[in-house]
Amino acid sequence: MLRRTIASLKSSISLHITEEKDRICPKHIDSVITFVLGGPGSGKGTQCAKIVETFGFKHLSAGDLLRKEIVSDSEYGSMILDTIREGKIVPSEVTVKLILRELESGDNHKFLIDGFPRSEENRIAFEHITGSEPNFVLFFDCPEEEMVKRVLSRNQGRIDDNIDTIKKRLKVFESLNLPVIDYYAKKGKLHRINAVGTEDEIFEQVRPVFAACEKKATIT
Ligand SMILES: Nc1ncnc2c1ncn2[C@@H]1O[C@H](COP(=O)(O)OP(=O)(O)OP(=O)(O)O)[C@@H](O)[C@H]1O
Ligand SMILES: Nc1ccn([C@H]2C[C@H](O)[C@@H](COP(=O)(O)O)O2)c(=O)n1
Ligand SMILES: [Mg+2]
Repeated sequence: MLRRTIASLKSSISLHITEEKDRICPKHIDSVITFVLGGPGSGKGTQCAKIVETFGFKHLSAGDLLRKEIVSDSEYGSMILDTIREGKIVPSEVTVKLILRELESGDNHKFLIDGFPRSEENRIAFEHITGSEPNFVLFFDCPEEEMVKRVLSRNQGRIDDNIDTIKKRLKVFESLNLPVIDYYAKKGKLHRINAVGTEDEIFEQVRPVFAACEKKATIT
Protein backbone atom coordinates (compact mmCIF):
# COMPACT_ATOMS: atom_id res chain seq x y z
CA MET A 1 0.00 0.00 0.00
CA LEU A 2 2.78 2.41 1.02
CA ARG A 3 4.89 1.60 -2.03
CA ARG A 4 1.84 2.18 -4.29
CA THR A 5 1.26 5.56 -2.67
CA ILE A 6 4.91 6.57 -3.09
CA ALA A 7 4.65 5.56 -6.75
CA SER A 8 1.58 7.74 -7.18
CA LEU A 9 3.37 10.63 -5.45
CA LYS A 10 6.25 10.23 -7.87
CA SER A 11 3.94 10.47 -10.83
CA SER A 12 2.03 13.51 -9.62
CA ILE A 13 3.82 16.57 -8.32
CA SER A 14 0.67 18.69 -8.13
CA LEU A 15 -1.10 16.29 -5.86
CA HIS A 16 -3.74 17.46 -3.36
CA ILE A 17 -4.44 14.85 -0.76
CA THR A 18 -7.64 15.50 1.07
CA GLU A 19 -9.60 12.26 1.12
CA GLU A 20 -9.47 9.36 3.56
CA LYS A 21 -8.65 6.92 0.74
CA ASP A 22 -5.45 8.85 0.01
CA ARG A 23 -4.07 8.30 3.48
CA ILE A 24 -1.52 5.67 4.28
CA CYS A 25 -0.25 4.12 7.47
CA PRO A 26 3.48 4.09 8.04
CA LYS A 27 5.07 0.64 7.78
CA HIS A 28 5.87 0.86 11.47
CA ILE A 29 2.60 1.75 13.10
CA ASP A 30 4.36 1.86 16.48
CA SER A 31 7.09 4.24 15.28
CA VAL A 32 8.29 7.13 17.41
CA ILE A 33 8.31 10.26 15.25
CA THR A 34 9.99 13.42 16.52
CA PHE A 35 10.01 16.64 14.56
CA VAL A 36 13.08 18.81 15.20
CA LEU A 37 12.46 22.50 14.53
CA GLY A 38 14.33 25.78 14.88
CA GLY A 39 15.69 28.57 12.74
CA PRO A 40 18.68 28.29 10.41
CA GLY A 41 21.83 27.55 12.41
CA SER A 42 19.95 26.98 15.68
CA GLY A 43 21.79 23.66 16.11
CA LYS A 44 19.22 21.08 14.97
CA GLY A 45 21.71 18.90 13.07
CA THR A 46 24.31 19.12 15.83
CA GLN A 47 21.86 18.00 18.53
CA CYS A 48 20.34 15.30 16.30
CA ALA A 49 23.80 13.70 16.01
CA LYS A 50 23.96 13.52 19.82
CA ILE A 51 20.43 12.06 20.06
CA VAL A 52 21.34 9.38 17.47
CA GLU A 53 24.47 8.49 19.44
CA THR A 54 22.74 8.37 22.82
CA PHE A 55 19.24 7.11 22.03
CA GLY A 56 19.63 5.24 18.71
CA PHE A 57 17.20 7.27 16.63
CA LYS A 58 17.45 7.44 12.83
CA HIS A 59 18.15 11.03 11.71
CA LEU A 60 16.30 12.31 8.63
CA SER A 61 17.27 15.87 7.71
CA ALA A 62 14.79 17.28 5.17
CA GLY A 63 17.46 19.73 3.98
CA ASP A 64 20.01 16.93 3.48
CA LEU A 65 17.48 14.81 1.57
CA LEU A 66 16.71 17.77 -0.72
CA ARG A 67 20.43 18.49 -1.25
CA LYS A 68 20.96 14.82 -2.20
CA GLU A 69 18.25 15.18 -4.84
CA ILE A 70 20.14 18.12 -6.36
CA VAL A 71 23.32 16.12 -6.82
CA SER A 72 21.56 12.90 -7.86
CA ASP A 73 20.29 14.44 -11.09
CA SER A 74 16.66 13.89 -10.08
CA GLU A 75 13.81 15.42 -12.08
CA TYR A 76 13.27 17.96 -9.28
CA GLY A 77 16.96 18.83 -8.86
CA SER A 78 17.04 22.23 -10.56
CA MET A 79 13.75 23.35 -8.98
CA ILE A 80 15.09 22.35 -5.53
CA LEU A 81 18.38 24.17 -6.15
CA ASP A 82 16.60 27.40 -7.17
CA THR A 83 14.24 27.18 -4.19
CA ILE A 84 17.04 26.62 -1.66
CA ARG A 85 19.16 29.39 -3.17
CA GLU A 86 16.20 31.75 -2.71
CA GLY A 87 15.71 30.59 0.89
CA LYS A 88 12.16 29.43 0.06
CA ILE A 89 10.32 26.18 0.81
CA VAL A 90 10.21 23.28 -1.65
CA PRO A 91 6.66 22.02 -2.45
CA SER A 92 5.49 19.64 0.26
CA GLU A 93 4.74 16.67 -1.98
CA VAL A 94 8.41 16.50 -3.02
CA THR A 95 9.76 16.71 0.54
CA VAL A 96 7.18 14.33 2.02
CA LYS A 97 7.95 11.80 -0.70
CA LEU A 98 11.66 11.86 0.23
CA ILE A 99 10.86 11.52 3.94
CA LEU A 100 8.47 8.63 3.33
CA ARG A 101 11.10 6.77 1.36
CA GLU A 102 13.41 7.00 4.39
CA LEU A 103 10.70 6.05 6.89
CA GLU A 104 10.11 2.95 4.80
CA SER A 105 13.73 1.84 4.55
CA GLY A 106 15.57 -0.07 7.26
CA ASP A 107 14.40 -1.47 10.57
CA ASN A 108 14.70 1.49 12.89
CA HIS A 109 11.32 2.57 14.32
CA LYS A 110 12.56 5.76 16.03
CA PHE A 111 12.89 8.79 13.77
CA LEU A 112 14.15 12.34 14.14
CA ILE A 113 12.75 14.42 11.29
CA ASP A 114 14.97 17.51 11.24
CA GLY A 115 13.85 20.74 9.53
CA PHE A 116 10.35 19.49 8.83
CA PRO A 117 7.55 20.64 8.82
CA ARG A 118 8.74 24.10 7.77
CA SER A 119 5.23 25.38 7.03
CA GLU A 120 1.58 24.60 7.70
CA GLU A 121 1.46 23.20 4.17
CA ASN A 122 4.32 20.77 5.05
CA ARG A 123 2.57 19.78 8.27
CA ILE A 124 -0.81 19.14 6.68
CA ALA A 125 0.70 17.20 3.76
CA PHE A 126 2.61 14.92 6.17
CA GLU A 127 -0.45 14.30 8.34
CA HIS A 128 -2.68 13.57 5.37
CA ILE A 129 -0.23 11.34 3.53
CA THR A 130 0.94 9.30 6.51
CA GLY A 131 -2.23 9.58 8.59
CA SER A 132 0.02 10.16 11.60
CA GLU A 133 1.34 12.92 13.83
CA PRO A 134 4.66 13.32 15.64
CA ASN A 135 4.84 11.92 19.17
CA PHE A 136 6.62 15.10 20.20
CA VAL A 137 8.37 18.14 18.75
CA LEU A 138 11.65 19.79 19.75
CA PHE A 139 12.10 23.51 19.15
CA PHE A 140 15.60 24.96 19.37
CA ASP A 141 14.95 28.55 20.33
CA CYS A 142 17.90 30.74 19.35
CA PRO A 143 18.30 34.53 18.92
CA GLU A 144 18.69 35.68 15.31
CA GLU A 145 22.10 37.21 15.93
CA GLU A 146 23.49 33.92 17.18
CA MET A 147 21.94 31.98 14.26
CA VAL A 148 23.50 34.34 11.72
CA LYS A 149 26.89 34.07 13.42
CA ARG A 150 26.77 30.25 13.42
CA VAL A 151 25.62 29.93 9.81
CA LEU A 152 28.26 32.34 8.53
CA SER A 153 31.01 30.39 10.26
CA ARG A 154 29.67 26.93 9.32
CA ASN A 155 31.99 26.52 6.34
CA GLN A 156 30.34 23.47 4.75
CA GLY A 157 30.04 25.00 1.28
CA ARG A 158 26.24 25.29 1.41
CA ILE A 159 24.83 27.59 -1.31
CA ASP A 160 22.39 29.09 1.20
CA ASP A 161 25.01 29.99 3.84
CA ASN A 162 25.48 33.59 2.71
CA ILE A 163 24.09 36.74 4.29
CA ASP A 164 21.48 37.47 1.57
CA THR A 165 19.96 33.98 1.69
CA ILE A 166 20.17 33.85 5.48
CA LYS A 167 18.04 37.01 5.72
CA LYS A 168 15.42 35.39 3.48
CA ARG A 169 15.53 32.11 5.45
CA LEU A 170 15.00 34.01 8.70
CA LYS A 171 11.93 35.77 7.25
CA VAL A 172 10.53 32.47 6.00
CA PHE A 173 11.19 30.91 9.42
CA GLU A 174 9.25 33.66 11.14
CA SER A 175 6.31 33.77 8.78
CA LEU A 176 5.90 30.06 7.92
CA ASN A 177 7.64 27.96 10.60
CA LEU A 178 6.65 29.81 13.79
CA PRO A 179 2.93 29.12 13.19
CA VAL A 180 3.74 25.37 13.05
CA ILE A 181 5.66 25.67 16.33
CA ASP A 182 2.67 27.47 17.89
CA TYR A 183 0.37 24.73 16.61
CA TYR A 184 2.34 22.02 18.41
CA ALA A 185 2.68 24.15 21.55
CA LYS A 186 -1.11 24.40 21.70
CA LYS A 187 -1.37 20.63 21.27
CA GLY A 188 0.99 20.13 24.24
CA LYS A 189 3.58 18.36 22.06
CA LEU A 190 6.30 21.02 22.05
CA HIS A 191 9.54 20.89 24.03
CA ARG A 192 11.23 24.27 23.85
CA ILE A 193 15.01 24.11 24.21
CA ASN A 194 17.13 27.18 24.93
CA ALA A 195 19.63 26.85 22.07
CA VAL A 196 22.20 29.24 23.56
CA GLY A 197 25.14 27.63 25.33
CA THR A 198 27.65 24.95 24.57
CA GLU A 199 26.57 21.91 22.58
CA ASP A 200 26.81 19.80 25.74
CA GLU A 201 24.79 22.25 27.84
CA ILE A 202 22.05 22.20 25.24
CA PHE A 203 22.07 18.42 25.08
CA GLU A 204 21.48 18.30 28.86
CA GLN A 205 18.09 19.94 28.15
CA VAL A 206 17.37 17.50 25.32
CA ARG A 207 18.38 14.32 27.17
CA PRO A 208 15.44 14.20 29.66
CA VAL A 209 12.89 14.49 26.84
CA PHE A 210 14.18 11.29 25.23
CA ALA A 211 14.89 9.55 28.54
CA ALA A 212 11.22 10.05 29.47
CA CYS A 213 10.19 8.67 26.09
CA GLU A 214 12.32 5.54 26.66
CA LYS A 215 10.90 5.08 30.15
CA LYS A 216 7.35 5.33 28.83
CA ALA A 217 8.13 2.73 26.14
CA THR A 218 9.47 0.33 28.82
CA ILE A 219 6.35 0.72 30.98
CA THR A 220 3.78 0.29 28.17
N1 LIG B 1 25.73 25.33 20.84
C1 LIG B 1 26.47 25.76 19.82
N2 LIG B 1 27.33 26.78 20.00
C2 LIG B 1 28.08 27.24 18.97
N3 LIG B 1 28.03 26.75 17.72
C3 LIG B 1 27.17 25.73 17.49
C4 LIG B 1 26.36 25.19 18.52
N4 LIG B 1 25.61 24.20 18.00
C5 LIG B 1 25.93 24.12 16.70
N5 LIG B 1 26.89 25.03 16.39
C6 LIG B 1 27.50 25.27 15.08
O1 LIG B 1 26.60 26.13 14.37
C7 LIG B 1 26.51 25.74 13.02
C8 LIG B 1 25.03 25.42 12.70
O2 LIG B 1 24.67 24.27 13.43
P1 LIG B 1 23.72 23.16 12.75
O3 LIG B 1 24.22 22.85 11.39
O4 LIG B 1 23.58 22.05 13.72
O5 LIG B 1 22.37 24.02 12.66
P2 LIG B 1 20.98 23.67 11.95
O6 LIG B 1 19.90 24.10 12.87
O7 LIG B 1 20.98 22.24 11.51
O8 LIG B 1 21.03 24.66 10.71
P3 LIG B 1 20.29 24.57 9.29
O9 LIG B 1 18.82 24.74 9.53
O10 LIG B 1 20.84 25.71 8.53
O11 LIG B 1 20.63 23.22 8.71
C9 LIG B 1 27.47 24.57 12.82
O12 LIG B 1 28.69 25.03 12.33
C10 LIG B 1 27.63 24.00 14.24
O13 LIG B 1 28.89 23.40 14.43
N1 LIG C 1 10.92 21.03 5.00
C1 LIG C 1 11.90 21.64 4.28
C2 LIG C 1 13.23 21.64 4.72
C3 LIG C 1 14.19 22.30 3.98
N2 LIG C 1 13.83 22.90 2.84
C4 LIG C 1 14.84 23.65 2.04
C5 LIG C 1 14.77 25.13 2.34
C6 LIG C 1 15.83 25.29 3.39
O1 LIG C 1 16.29 26.64 3.46
C7 LIG C 1 16.89 24.32 2.86
C8 LIG C 1 17.90 23.88 3.85
O2 LIG C 1 17.29 23.19 4.91
P1 LIG C 1 18.09 22.94 6.29
O3 LIG C 1 19.27 22.09 5.96
O4 LIG C 1 18.47 24.30 6.77
O5 LIG C 1 17.16 22.27 7.24
O6 LIG C 1 16.14 23.23 2.35
C9 LIG C 1 12.52 22.90 2.41
O7 LIG C 1 12.20 23.48 1.37
N3 LIG C 1 11.58 22.25 3.14
MG1 LIG D 1 20.74 21.37 9.59
